[in-house]
Amino acid sequence: MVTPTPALPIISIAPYLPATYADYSDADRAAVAAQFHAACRDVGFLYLNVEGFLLKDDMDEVLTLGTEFFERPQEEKEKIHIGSMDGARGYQRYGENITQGKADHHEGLDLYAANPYEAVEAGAKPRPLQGDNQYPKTPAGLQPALEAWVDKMHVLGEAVMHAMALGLGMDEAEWKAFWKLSNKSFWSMRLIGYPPLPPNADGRSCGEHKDYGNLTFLHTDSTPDALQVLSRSGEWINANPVPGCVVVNIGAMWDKWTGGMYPATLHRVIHKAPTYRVSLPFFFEPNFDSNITLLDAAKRTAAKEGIELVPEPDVLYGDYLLGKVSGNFKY
Ligand SMILES: N=C(N)NCCCC[C@H](N)C(=O)O
Ligand SMILES: O=C(O)CCC(=O)C(=O)O
Ligand SMILES: [Fe+2]
Repeated sequence: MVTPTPALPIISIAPYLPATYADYSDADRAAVAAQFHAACRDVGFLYLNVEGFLLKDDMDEVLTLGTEFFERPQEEKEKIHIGSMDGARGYQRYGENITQGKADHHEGLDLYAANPYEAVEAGAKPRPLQGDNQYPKTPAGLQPALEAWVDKMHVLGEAVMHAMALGLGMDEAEWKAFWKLSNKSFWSMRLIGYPPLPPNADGRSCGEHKDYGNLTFLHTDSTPDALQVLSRSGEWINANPVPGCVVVNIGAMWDKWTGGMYPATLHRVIHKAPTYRVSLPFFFEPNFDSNITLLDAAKRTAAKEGIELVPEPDVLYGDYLLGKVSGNFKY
């Protein structure tokens, strides 16, 4: 059974955004931080109200341009195939993304922060996550719209990380130190196109998984009943789009930072309606070389709230990501 209506919290981020920060008091920010703490601890998914920060026209335009890209001839899309770069940056065909060993029913364009290594040697094949992003040439407006989106998502990323840090019980000095782990975010972004699942197929548009980093900001078209999230009581809930909001979910790095107090939530996409669905998840991640270790603030808050933490071994974010990306494609 899938619960038909979203039972997820809606949080307004305006008190933490640079353009509106001064309009709010520290008490307002503490209230928002407390909302994040409850949502991350108890639910794992939330809606972020971004009205006034993201304009409806821009939100619509980036998906319209994305749809136009997916409508281009297959051979044109394949000119920027991931196989002609590092195996991760670029276009992937329908069925090439693998989740839990099974092909997903979607096509996509994957983008990442700049190459974290030395430049690719002339004539050499880029290693995974090395090299450059491959942007479509047509429609011409898509690359600038995606680049503008990435800039906006960085502003949102810092604001939400700040609110979550305070919600976890950090003071401003601790937050400043903590921010250094994500201030050169090895971000990632996917433009995903989902044809309807074949009738009577029990396949997955995107199989169940957890996201890899800090936070995901998901913008989708208005298609309902596609994205599902696993509630703490073990039911799949439809996280349907809410106008003026992006869906936020917690990734594996916050799970590690908090010893499981903010668990990364399982989610999946099952899109059966007879329309072509387009989504744009932006993954706000730590720096490539950040070491992720249990936070003191998590230990303090857990002790105060009587929560038992389950610490995990430290990881370097870049190593963790490479481990995931290397298993993601079959082509
Ligand atoms: N960058 C992120 N988080 N991407 C999530 C992709 C999820 C599907 C992927 N095949 C997997 O198995 O993880
Ligand atoms: O398309 C969606 O709604 C979600 C996609 C997703 O979960 C992902 O790419 O990590
Ligand atoms: Fe995801």
